[in-house]
Amino acid sequence: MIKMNQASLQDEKGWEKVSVKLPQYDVEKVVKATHDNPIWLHFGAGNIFRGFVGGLQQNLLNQGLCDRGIIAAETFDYDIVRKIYEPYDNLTMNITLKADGTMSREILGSITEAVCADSGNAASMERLNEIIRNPELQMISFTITEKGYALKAPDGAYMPVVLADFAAGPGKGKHAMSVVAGLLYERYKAGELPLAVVSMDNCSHNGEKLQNSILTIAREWVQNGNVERKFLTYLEDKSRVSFPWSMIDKITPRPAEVVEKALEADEIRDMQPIITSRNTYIAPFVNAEEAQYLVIEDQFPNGRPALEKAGVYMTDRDTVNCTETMKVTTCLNPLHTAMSVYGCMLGYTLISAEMEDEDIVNLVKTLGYKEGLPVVVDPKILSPKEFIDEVVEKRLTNPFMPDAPQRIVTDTSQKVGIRFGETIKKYVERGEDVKKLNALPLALAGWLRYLLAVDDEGNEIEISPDPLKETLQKALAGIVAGQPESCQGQLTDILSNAEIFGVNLVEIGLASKIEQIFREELAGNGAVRATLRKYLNIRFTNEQKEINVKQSFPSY
Ligand SMILES: NC(=O)c1ccc[n+]([C@@H]2O[C@H](COP(=O)([O-])OP(=O)(O)OC[C@H]3O[C@@H](n4cnc5c(N)ncnc54)[C@H](O)[C@@H]3O)[C@@H](O)[C@H]2O)c1
Ligand SMILES: O=P(O)(O)OC[C@@H](O)[C@@H](O)[C@H](O)[C@H](O)CO
Repeated sequence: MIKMNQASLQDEKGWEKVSVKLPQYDVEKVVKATHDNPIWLHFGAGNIFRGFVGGLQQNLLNQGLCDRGIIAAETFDYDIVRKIYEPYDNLTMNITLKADGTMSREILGSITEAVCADSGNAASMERLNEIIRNPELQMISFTITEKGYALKAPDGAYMPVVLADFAAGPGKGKHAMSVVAGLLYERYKAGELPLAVVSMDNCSHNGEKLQNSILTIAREWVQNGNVERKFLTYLEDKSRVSFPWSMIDKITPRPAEVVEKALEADEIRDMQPIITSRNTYIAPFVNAEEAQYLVIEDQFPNGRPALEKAGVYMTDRDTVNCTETMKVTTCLNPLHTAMSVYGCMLGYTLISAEMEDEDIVNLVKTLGYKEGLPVVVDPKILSPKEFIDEVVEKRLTNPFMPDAPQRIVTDTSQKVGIRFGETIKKYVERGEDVKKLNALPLALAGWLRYLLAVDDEGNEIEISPDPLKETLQKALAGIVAGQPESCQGQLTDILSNAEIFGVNLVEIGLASKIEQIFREELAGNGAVRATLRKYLNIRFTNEQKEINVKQSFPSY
């Protein structure tokens, strides 16, 4: 039996026997150097950070192109640090699930420390202050989910926690954005030191979103007399504090039992996943696909690791924006969300299994090739057509990826505006009739139908966590699956909420089609599938794919 920790890294033969690659550098030395002189602090100690971002830094450390690792900070779910980082000396087992069925295993030592950013814990906060004051610190980065940046509730009012943070001032904040604004104030006081503040979350214009939230908090603090106005000048000066935009892509499912069992079979100890009290699905290992893309705006006022040597595209803002728009609004995430809401209703628990269902494949292809591609902006560094081909033909179909629609539908209310709203807006801007769209309204109607928590066989299903779950289910009250007549105008208010959909769907004339689809999906057992078939009566073969796209949307 072997257990992943600092001591067992010495047992090279033991790890070789179970096909686990080890860091090619002196981990203890890197841990100490990073502790004493940090260059990179990351917020959101979850799966994609550990596997993807941690993997990039390990690559640089292995190549001898860097001598320090990354420090993880957690503002939201302290169990991650206590149960998954500390017992394994902050090491991660990174598992790559390849499409040919092979699995590669590597221990990452590049994440060297984990700190709970808990304003109630003086020692942790002092450690974070020490890190942020380090003149050599180059960046703080984030994978805290879309909702981590939001200061307001969907009704447009500031959340109570944010109002409390406005009043409390720096160092006492509870919301992730207030914690970070407080730390930036420390760096300002330490000599207005330069820093890049980099969001790596899946939200459009992620850097701008992060910047707006930090600036809003700082302005409130200035107004309340908590901080001096010059702090705001510091934050607004991009030669000192930059908020680069980024696009991140690597399908990183929740830790899977099949991987746990494979590790157990090789007598690797204590690798069980946990679900924390804050609903993070996490394990000592991270499992993910092989494909990965990271594109970052190259604005780093205090320098940066040579990320391009680890395969990261370092580029200008426009290119990031186009790649991000391509991925998040057209070529990957909309397909993911649409197939997942339908997958949950059609009884699937595996994405690759859904890709054997002709109706779901039709939905995915219509959404991507027919309704998305015609309005996508070509980022040039990646071809949208090739990107979507890879997603549809290689990535979603990988039978060894244990990804579940139930993971992907988490927080859908936070994502529909970006994943579907942006494309709908483009049709509106072009003056095209949005009623000719089928997959986009199907995706939105399907999501509302999913929220009724009844599958296509009439069985109850569990709805994945979502900050608007209760509000939306309340708004849908009275609607009963199997009774189309129970839908009596309840959708109008929801569909006119531009905060959710990115656009007022009633105003642009798409709400009636969504409501019609939704009602048809209420018609009884099997109605969800029948409705999908009705609206997607186009069949794609490889040869037809191009022809269909060109014929239906000549602008493509
Ligand atoms: N998993 C993927 O396939 C993938 C791929 C590309 C991008 N991403 C981006 O990364 C994000 C995280 O994905 P993950 O797989 O690491 O998820 P995860 O569940 O493993 O981790 C989520 C992290 O966000 C933190 N968090 C959650 N809600 C928060 C809040 N309100 N405030 C502050 N922190 C909060 C959690 O504590 C945790 O550290 C996604 O939301 C997405 O934006 C994920
Ligand atoms: O991570 P989320 O919750 O924003 O979205 C769920 C998935 O669509 C997403 O994680 C994808 O797997 C990822 O965007 C692929 O790069």
